[in-house]
Amino acid sequence: MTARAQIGVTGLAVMGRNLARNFARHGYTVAVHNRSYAKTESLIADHGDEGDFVPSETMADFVASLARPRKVVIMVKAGGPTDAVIDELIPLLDEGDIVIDAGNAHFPDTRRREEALRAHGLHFVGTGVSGGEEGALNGPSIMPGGSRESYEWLGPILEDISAKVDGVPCCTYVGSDGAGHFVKMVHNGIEYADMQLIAEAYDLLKAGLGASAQEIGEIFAEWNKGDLESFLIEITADVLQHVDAETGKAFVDIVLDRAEQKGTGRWTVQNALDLGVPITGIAEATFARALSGSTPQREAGRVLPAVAGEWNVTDRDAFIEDVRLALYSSKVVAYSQGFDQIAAAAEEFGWDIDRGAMARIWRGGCIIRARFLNRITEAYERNPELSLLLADPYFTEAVGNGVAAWRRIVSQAALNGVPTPAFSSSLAYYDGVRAERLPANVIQAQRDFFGAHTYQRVDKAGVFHTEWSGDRTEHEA
Ligand SMILES: NC(=O)C1=CN([C@@H]2O[C@H](COP(=O)(O)OP(=O)(O)OC[C@H]3O[C@@H](n4cnc5c(N)ncnc54)[C@H](OP(=O)(O)O)[C@@H]3O)[C@@H](O)[C@H]2O)C=CC1
Ligand SMILES: O=C(CO)[C@H](O)[C@H](O)COP(=O)(O)O
Repeated sequence: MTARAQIGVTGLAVMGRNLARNFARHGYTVAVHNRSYAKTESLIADHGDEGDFVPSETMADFVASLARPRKVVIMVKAGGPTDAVIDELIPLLDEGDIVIDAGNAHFPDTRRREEALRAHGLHFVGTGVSGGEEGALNGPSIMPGGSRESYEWLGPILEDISAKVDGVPCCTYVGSDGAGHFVKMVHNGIEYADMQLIAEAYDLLKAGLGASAQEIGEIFAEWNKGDLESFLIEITADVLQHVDAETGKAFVDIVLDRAEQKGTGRWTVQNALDLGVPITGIAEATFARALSGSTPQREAGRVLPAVAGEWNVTDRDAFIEDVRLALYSSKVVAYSQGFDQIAAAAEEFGWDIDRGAMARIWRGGCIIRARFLNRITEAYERNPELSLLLADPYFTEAVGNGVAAWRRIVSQAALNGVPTPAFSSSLAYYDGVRAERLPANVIQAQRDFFGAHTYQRVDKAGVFHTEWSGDRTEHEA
């Protein structure tokens, strides 16, 4: 076996197969392998003419077909299957070889694997890949972590096959060990928030205007020509206008209202709780999926009284514009919170993550690609240390222009009994973060009362406790 392949892909389901084709179409010689050989055979039978593939039935032959330093992309199910493949690879590799896990791994697993492979003299690159199967084939957004040295070898190839926006690759080095998978996890959390916000906008237009899916699809298609232009708005417009062939009804009207999840949104929220970062939009979006699947509770909840009377919007165009502005503002909050989480994790794990660069590589290829990511990149270019995206002058003005509409929509939704967890929590965050004074003073007083947990004062330095059950004197703790 001649070791001539420049890169290898093991795991040839939808993602791995298309990534391998993408490498081949860019002129790389690609070694391909899958646990069950049938997928390898079908890749070669269907697409072997697209480039130079080197198929192998065994992992040993696959590794032997790769030129040194070997670059092996693992694209299998996250968790145990990824560990199984790594364990099979380790004895076959040599010092300096690079193992790339491009699946949706949980970042603590990536940190653990990176440390273990480093001990064997191997580079381990946990990389986020977004864009689904179409992106994998035609150019995904790629978020590689691991050592900088490995990026010297790998970066040019990954940048080559990534999506390009204005000629700029949607791939850059993110940071050491698990940084790449962390950023992909937050990307998916923002994806959850974005999807929930769009779903709430749909629900509001349906409830407020009695609009059909087709009409709402047309509204979304119109929105996609402005500031809200994004992949998710575009596909939602398409999905809403799709008709079910069997019933002739709008497709969304026959789809069960129970949203599933594979886990990346949940991981994002769990990590935010650990870091103490309020990512309320993402959390509400994740819980909204959970509520949609809470069948016994939803069945029991049907007895709860509904709002009396019909929601009667009088000015259709003004209402649509209000929903658009509320959606835009809520979306900025979701991104602002996601970038806060990235900053907090960078601090916690010692990653040097350039948030502007993350926004730049999300402009194309990925599920959350959107026109306004250009504005986020610019905001972090203006101030790389920006502590609140909402406080960047561009976003302060853009969200400020929509805040009255946002308030109208959230209050009307509440008055008419339409659940808008992501719209409402985003507005509550906006009001919370801009408040001169929050009611946390009352919480601190309560904590000191029942548990002697102490408090600080606004008028002097120090930590204090009041003798609540005694003479109520205060002393420094
Ligand atoms: N689908 C998507 O849109 C996206 C997926 N991802 C991530 O990419 C990765 C691949 O996703 P996808 O292409 O959808 O495929 P799946 O997640 O469905 O995984 C199927 C692949 O995993 C292999 N596999 C499963 N168990 C083992 C094992 N124990 N040992 C070796 N191989 C195993 C299968 O081999 P076999 O054929 O032999 O069963 C097959 O090649 C996942 O981590 C996923 O989370 C990332 C972005 C988008
Ligand atoms: O990573 C992705 C895109 O970026 C996947 O599409 C993701 O798996 C979707 O997540 P979920 O199934 O939880 O909605």
